[in-house]
Amino acid sequence: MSTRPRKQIHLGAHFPGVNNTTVWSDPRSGSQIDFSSFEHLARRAEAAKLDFFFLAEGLRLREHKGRIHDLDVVGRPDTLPVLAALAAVTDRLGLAGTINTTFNEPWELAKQFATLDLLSEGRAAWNLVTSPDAFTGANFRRGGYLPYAERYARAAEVVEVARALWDSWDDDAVLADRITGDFLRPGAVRPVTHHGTYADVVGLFETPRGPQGHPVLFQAGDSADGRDFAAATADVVFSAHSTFDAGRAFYEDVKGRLAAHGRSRDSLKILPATVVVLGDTPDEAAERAREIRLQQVSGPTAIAFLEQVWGRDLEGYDPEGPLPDVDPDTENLSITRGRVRHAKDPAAVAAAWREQAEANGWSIRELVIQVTSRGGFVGTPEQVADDIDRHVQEDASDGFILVPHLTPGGLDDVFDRVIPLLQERGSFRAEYEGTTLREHLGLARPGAASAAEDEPAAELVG
Ligand SMILES: Cc1cc2nc3c(=O)[nH]c(=O)nc-3n(C[C@H](O)[C@H](O)[C@H](O)COP(=O)(O)O)c2cc1C
Repeated sequence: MSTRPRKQIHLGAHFPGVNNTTVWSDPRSGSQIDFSSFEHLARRAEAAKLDFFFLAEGLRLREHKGRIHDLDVVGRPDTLPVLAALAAVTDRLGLAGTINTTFNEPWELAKQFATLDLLSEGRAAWNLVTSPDAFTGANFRRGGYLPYAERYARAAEVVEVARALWDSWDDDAVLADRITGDFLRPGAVRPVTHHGTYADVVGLFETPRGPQGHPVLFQAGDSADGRDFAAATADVVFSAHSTFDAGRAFYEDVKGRLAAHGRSRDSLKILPATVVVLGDTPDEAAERAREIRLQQVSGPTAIAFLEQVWGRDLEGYDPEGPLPDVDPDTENLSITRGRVRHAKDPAAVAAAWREQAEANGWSIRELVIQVTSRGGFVGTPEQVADDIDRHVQEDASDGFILVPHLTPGGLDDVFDRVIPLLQERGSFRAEYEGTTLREHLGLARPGAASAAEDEPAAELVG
């Protein structure tokens, strides 16, 4: 038996996204735009003592066969104003926003996140994503200007500059001394000079250091480069590996990369996305999970999904019938744009799926339901609490980002029925102990770069 103390679970509440996990057609589903929806989820998450609220980002509307893909929810407001507004209606909940490092300038990002950290009194987090594709890039003035291989090189430099800017103000820079007339402590705000590959920044930063020093940095991206970037840079990894075995493998892999960067295993938290479906009995939960999957994968959604892999118009096929007998058009990779889900070898994927569907007697829709299922926790509240706790205690994760299928009340039953059980067993806080997100997550606060007296500029050449 291990004598290790019980690990504390960390939980985030993901606002429903613009993909088919979110069931907008359900009569209980509300607006994805109204502030009241964001407020509902944030207030409920805070009442349940969750670590943070989480917003994903998409930079261009998805298109399928040249049209807006509106089988899913379409359109969402900008991340940072939403989080700033939530700062005013919550007190302790962390506020995590996904903002890509490809299409923004480090100066703007550093200023925006420092501001969110100040407004929220230390609750800001930045989920760093890299979106280098030309389709997304076409929305921006410079178009698709970043080769895929450079996405993390740019991300690393953006973070390096942002950190230098945050550290260019000492924590106690503001004196506001009415007697001497000094507003700033001399030398407490230093110029930053950075001449790099992706950023060229020379100047004095105008935003004081936030209560956390640096906002908490999340990373989402699964490649080896992405994992190395996380190990070098991030405080939290948002992963897609929520099943027990995949979770453990990912956990070991990423935590194993930390030592090379001189970091301890505790300094990086791994939080996979997951869904929870509850029932009073295991059978009832399984039945509800099945109903939700059927809502998420309608007939037209199943056909559209297949079209992404086949690269062909499959509209004439019956979603309740067998898989297409035509082979994928391997040349046509742009039938769907703005999604990250393209099969690497469509012919091989199609062959494997046909084989699976035939062996199990699956229709197109059933096949899509099966291949897009990512597990999650389905059961009674007691079973789900047990399972979540087991994943964390046995190092398949440090917690989860809970993804609801309904806007905005999709996590209400988890807050009401599962969180109290986790609290009873001592695995999840019953009250917030700290005030900042770093404190909730058990992360150290970065100290400011020391103000060397006759060294006025923090010089960085990346
Ligand atoms: C769990 C997860 C969530 C992600 N969320 C977003 C997102 O909200 N917005 C976005 O633009 N990219 C998102 N990404 C994409 C990544 O930032 C990245 O661009 C992509 O995974 C390619 O990088 P990789 O090759 O390292 O995986 C997400 C990736 C993962 C694994």
